[in-house]
Formats: sequence, C-alpha cells, structure tokens
Amino acid sequence: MIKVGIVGGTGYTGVELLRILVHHPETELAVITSRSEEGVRLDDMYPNLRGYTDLQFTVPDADALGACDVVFFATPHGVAHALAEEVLNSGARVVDLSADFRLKDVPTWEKWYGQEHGAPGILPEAVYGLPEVYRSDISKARLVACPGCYPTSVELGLIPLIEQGLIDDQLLIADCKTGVSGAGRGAKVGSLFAETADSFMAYGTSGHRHLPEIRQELRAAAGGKDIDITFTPHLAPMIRGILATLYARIPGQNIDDLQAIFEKRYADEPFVDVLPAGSQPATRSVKGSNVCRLALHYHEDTGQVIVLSAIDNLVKGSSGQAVQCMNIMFGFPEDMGLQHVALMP
Ligand SMILES: NC(=O)C1=CN([C@@H]2O[C@H](COP(=O)(O)OP(=O)(O)OC[C@H]3O[C@@H](n4cnc5c(N)ncnc54)[C@H](OP(=O)(O)O)[C@@H]3O)[C@@H](O)[C@H]2O)C=CC1
Ligand SMILES: CC(=O)N[C@@H](CCC(=O)OP(=O)(O)O)C(=O)O
Repeated sequence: MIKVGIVGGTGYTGVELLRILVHHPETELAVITSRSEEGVRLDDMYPNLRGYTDLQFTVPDADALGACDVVFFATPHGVAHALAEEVLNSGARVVDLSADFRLKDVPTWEKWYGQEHGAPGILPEAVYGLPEVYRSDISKARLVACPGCYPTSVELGLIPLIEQGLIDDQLLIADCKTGVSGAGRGAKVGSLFAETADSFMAYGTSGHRHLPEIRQELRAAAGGKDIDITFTPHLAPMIRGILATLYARIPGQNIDDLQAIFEKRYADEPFVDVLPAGSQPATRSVKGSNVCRLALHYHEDTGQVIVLSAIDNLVKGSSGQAVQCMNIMFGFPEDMGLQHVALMP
C-alpha cells in the first residue's frame, strides 16, 4: 500500500481522483487538502464518497504531504511550482495535473501563463505524463507533468500519422469541443447553467495555452520537425467530455493502410481504443472511463484524413491519466483502479 496526498481535493479533478482512488487496492488516502474547507469531511462535501472514507480536508502542509509516497497536485497553475520541490525533497513522488511542468521551455511557459516560472530548477526532471509515448520515462520519474485535457485528445489522434512521417509542411487543424467541467469548480459567470446549457461557442480562437503544449509534443513525435497546427477549442453544453476533430491532408493513401497504422500503434495500449474505420465515437461512450476512442475517416478525392478522438476530460484528460501514471511509477498493473466502463446513456 502506498500513502497518497492530494493538494486541491475539492476541485473537479480532485474529487475525480478520490472517486478512482477509493477503489484502488494499492493506495491509502492520507492527506487531502483544501484551504477553504479545512476540517470538513470529504463525504459531507461529496456524498458520492459516503461509506468510502472518513477523512477531513486539511490545509496544505509540506511536512504532511512529504510523508506520503505520492502527491497529486490538482490545483491551478503556480501551486505546484511553489510546493513540489519541498515535497520531492521529503521523498514523495509528485504527479502534477496542472500545467506547471508540461512545457520544457521556461520563456514559452511564462508567455502563455502570464507569470514567472516558479520552479525552473526541477523542470528538467519533469516527465510528460502521456503513457502511450513516455511509459518508460514515467516509470523512473519523481515528477510527472500530466498532459492537458485537449492535448491528450489531439496528441493521441495525430501522433501515429506523424511518427510514420506522413505529415509534411502543412498546417494541421484541431477542432475541439469540451464540456463545462473543464473550467473547474470555481464560480464563474461563463460556467453558469444559463450561459452554457443551450448554447455552443468557440473560445481561445486567437491563442489558447494548450497550443504550445500540443506543438511541443507533435514536434517531439516528428523528431524535432517544425509541425504546426491550428487549435480551436469550443464549449459544448455538456458536463464532461472532449471530442477532437483532427484534420490532415495526406493524398494518395487508402483507409485500410491508415487504419492499420493506428491499430498497430495502439495494439498494446490498455486505454486507446481504435474503432473500425468510419465510426463516430461519442463523448458519451467514454464518460467516466479512462479510454480514448479514436476513429479514422479518409476522403480519397481530396486526400483529407479526419481523425475523431473522444475522451472524458476528467478521466483520460486528467485524473484517470494521473492514476495511470502513478500505476506505472510504482510498478502496479497499469489499469489498476481504472477499469470503469463508461456510463450509458
Ligand atoms: N477540469 C478539467 O477538466 C481539467 C483540469 N486540469 C487541471 O487540473 C488542475 C485542477 O483543475 P480543476 O480540478 O478543474 O480545478 P478546480 O478549480 O475545480 O479546483 C482547484 C482546487 O485547487 C485548490 N486550490 C486553489 N488554489 C490553491 C492554492 N493556492 N493552494 C492550494 N490549493 C489550491 C482548491 O481548493 P481550496 O481553494 O479550497 O484550497 C481546489 O480544490 C488545474 O491546473 C487544471 O488546469 C487538467 C486537465 C483537465
Ligand atoms: C471549458 C474550459 O475552460 N476548459 C479549460 C480546459 C483546460 C483545462 O482544464 O486545463 P489544463 O491545461 O490543466 O488541462 C480551458 O480551456 O482552459
């Protein structure tokens, strides 16, 4: 059994970590923090946890967190910068769900996040937590930077084509739709029911902070080649889920060969499901599960490839992927605690 700490246990990714970890046979919840709910029982705030834990929220304390084996940061950016190094120095390993350690380049991080990087000293040891690409590095890491939710959906959908050298000098397109839980639990006018429930809108069109992260990882998959992409997120009237519609022009192919590339690339991946070509994965088919469902479409007349990629932003897009990384770091079966079948309807 390993002892687990969660910084930011009251947020959406925090409570999703709790939902997953209360069933995990190798973990014991030890420290769950909240500054605003100190002393409140977890199951008073989140009744779905009744019967699974009698813990109370405590304020973040580096000594208590450092006594854990692993600490998840489910906090806004900047918090892990301030606390992670001390926690690591106490001997705990860190899985950060925020964006604090995802970008390798400090000036790029500072430009997109509008603040000074608070922990450049430990940044070089951070491993990007996408198991389908970095599994071996994750297994040895002390500090894992979990990918963003949109980047997870986009990277899993495009990397097989890039690794095969099929993407030349072209501007890829990622047209992504997300649910409102992506904005977190904090009260904001833009997350109100009346603002989101019967509407659909693009945002971040002139530049979203996930763009440099997607670029970084697509370029890494291309061996450093200058791959670029237009990324437009949309807010859809749903609670969970991301559907990424990804466009690339690859003339002279056929759907069977493209499908074979994806099936081979993900044949041994427990959480990537390549559907039969021409399928339409719905966000509902992954709701509550750690699976990324991919489907390929190909227009022979124009050479247009369309990859559809569906994930649950709170599972494969954050907390589920974070537990998958923890399993890899501690040598547990990779799917331990993550075998939930998606909720239907
Ligand atoms: N929602 C999503 O779909 C995804 C979110 N993420 C990332 O995960 C992180 C958490 O997101 P989410 O759960 O949605 O956010 P929420 O806003 O829902 O929750 C934030 C949590 O962090 C705590 N917190 C806030 N400020 C501080 C601080 N200064 N020190 C310590 N704790 C703090 C809050 O509790 P309290 O204020 O009581 O301490 C709360 O528990 C973010 O970085 C987000 O970008 C990543 C992928 C997907
Ligand atoms: C609807 C909404 O606001 N979605 C969030 C999704 C990103 C997110 O959750 O942040 P991570 O970088 O930590 O993945 C956004 O666009 O910022």
